[in-house]
Amino acid sequence: MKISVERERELLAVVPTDLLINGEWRSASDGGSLDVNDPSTGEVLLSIASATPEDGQDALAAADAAQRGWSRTAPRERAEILRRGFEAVTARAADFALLMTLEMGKPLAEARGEVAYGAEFLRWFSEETARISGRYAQSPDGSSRLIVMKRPVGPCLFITPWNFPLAMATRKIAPAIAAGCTMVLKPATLTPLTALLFAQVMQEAGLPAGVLNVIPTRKAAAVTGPLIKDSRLRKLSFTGSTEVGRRLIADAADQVLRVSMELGGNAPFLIFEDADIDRAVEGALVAKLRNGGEACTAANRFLVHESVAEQFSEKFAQRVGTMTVARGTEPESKVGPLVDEHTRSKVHELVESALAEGATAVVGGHAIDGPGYYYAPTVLTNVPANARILSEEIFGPVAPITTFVDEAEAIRLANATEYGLVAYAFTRDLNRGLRLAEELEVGMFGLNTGMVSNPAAPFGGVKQSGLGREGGFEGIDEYLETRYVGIADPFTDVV
Ligand SMILES: NC(=O)c1ccc[n+]([C@@H]2O[C@H](COP(=O)([O-])OP(=O)(O)OC[C@H]3O[C@@H](n4cnc5c(N)ncnc54)[C@H](O)[C@@H]3O)[C@@H](O)[C@H]2O)c1
Ligand SMILES: O=CCCC(=O)O
Repeated sequence: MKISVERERELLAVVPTDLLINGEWRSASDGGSLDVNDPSTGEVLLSIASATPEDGQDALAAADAAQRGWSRTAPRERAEILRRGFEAVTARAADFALLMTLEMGKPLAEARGEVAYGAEFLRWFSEETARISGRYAQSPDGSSRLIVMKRPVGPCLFITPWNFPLAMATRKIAPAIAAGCTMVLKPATLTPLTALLFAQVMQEAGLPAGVLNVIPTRKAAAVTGPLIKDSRLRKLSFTGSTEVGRRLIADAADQVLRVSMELGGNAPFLIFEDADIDRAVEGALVAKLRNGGEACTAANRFLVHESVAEQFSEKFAQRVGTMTVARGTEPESKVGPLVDEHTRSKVHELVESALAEGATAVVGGHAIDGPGYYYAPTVLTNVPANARILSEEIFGPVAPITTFVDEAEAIRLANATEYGLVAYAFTRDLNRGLRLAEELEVGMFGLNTGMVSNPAAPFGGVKQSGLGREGGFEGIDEYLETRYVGIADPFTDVV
């Protein structure tokens, strides 16, 4: 159904535009503001408060003050808040989806998918809350007893990206709430509206003041830098580019801060000679065009066995060429605009450099004229193995295809990157699939599927794609410290 302009205005009118600090909505201490743009036009959607370093300090002070009381709440109490949060986000799915489409550009159908994905972290971790546990043991020589317990890490700083404005926040906030941690969230400068609406929903779901503080800002480094060096902070969890993550890890070293890093990727998508090519095409469309290619998990390189390369390229390019590019609110939209001009120029620069290196654009290969940051879905064939586009994260709807001759070469090419987030492979040979699962240097592997993201699974990378895992049973451990208590043998006084 087409979304009316009135509906967009009505929604924007109810989105909070202030900072959330210690349970109160307030303007920036210097009255400063941040403009949020519509990527389909480049025009301003809404102006919101832009936090100053002083506001950042207030937010951390609030998180620190709330930490002790929050850590003492019963797990069931935290679980119920998360569960109410899940229900409230689900009930307002249409609002969250439209808001993400407006501020980030993705088609509404995809935005709805993100609402379900993002909300599921709340449900998953509401269920995990009651399962935090430890152990009691007798030491091997019988001279003492050991209690191992899990304690909340303490106040956390979360810095999130623009590409999944809801899910990248809930993937951190839900396990932190479950574990009993308080937090300061700095959402992406380009897409802070979803985070503000989410914070309001969590407040209504009963999250106490100070547990979640939200400080969008134009001055990310100036606001978060001092927090990372502040001894009240106990954990930094960042999702974003490897370049920024690397800098934040260095900053976090000063106080040996616990860090989780969900960084960039350069996912290989392998298609073997025994693959079901039609299924591989379906998987490739998801792996490449989900979120318009603006996903850390996006297939960045298609490595295809030389005997099926032509067949795959033809079928894939035919499908890519039929994708409707339109504003995300249009019912027919399959690919929305890129988030800003900077992102679009970088995508085009990589395409141009591939063409100069000998690649052929079978479809696309150009920006789309007119308002907004649209880029034509593109398939490039004959891409040389050393092309720049195969080594850098594209973050747009562009699929470079290159070939390999055998499994050993496929693995060598797939691993020839400093990234290690995810890889995909299509093959009918289960043993080959298992060999790939063991040999590929990645945190996640999709076998005969173009999608691995799942709140019940541990998401994360190796090499320069990051540290730590989000989601799954593992996700809550990022917010828990292990504490050991040694106790003297309780039988020493027994006669
Ligand atoms: N591995 C994952 O789970 C995952 C998920 C989503 C996105 N990503 C990665 O994120 C990148 C795209 O997102 P992006 O463009 O928002 O990334 P980015 O690194 O530019 O920004 C991420 C966040 O960091 C903030 N930031 C930027 N510079 C900062 C600084 N000096 N100090 C403090 N904060 C700073 C931004 O305002 C934003 O909130 C891609 O590389 C993508 O692969 C990774
Ligand atoms: O952009 C990276 C995150 C994508 C996801 O969680 O599926």
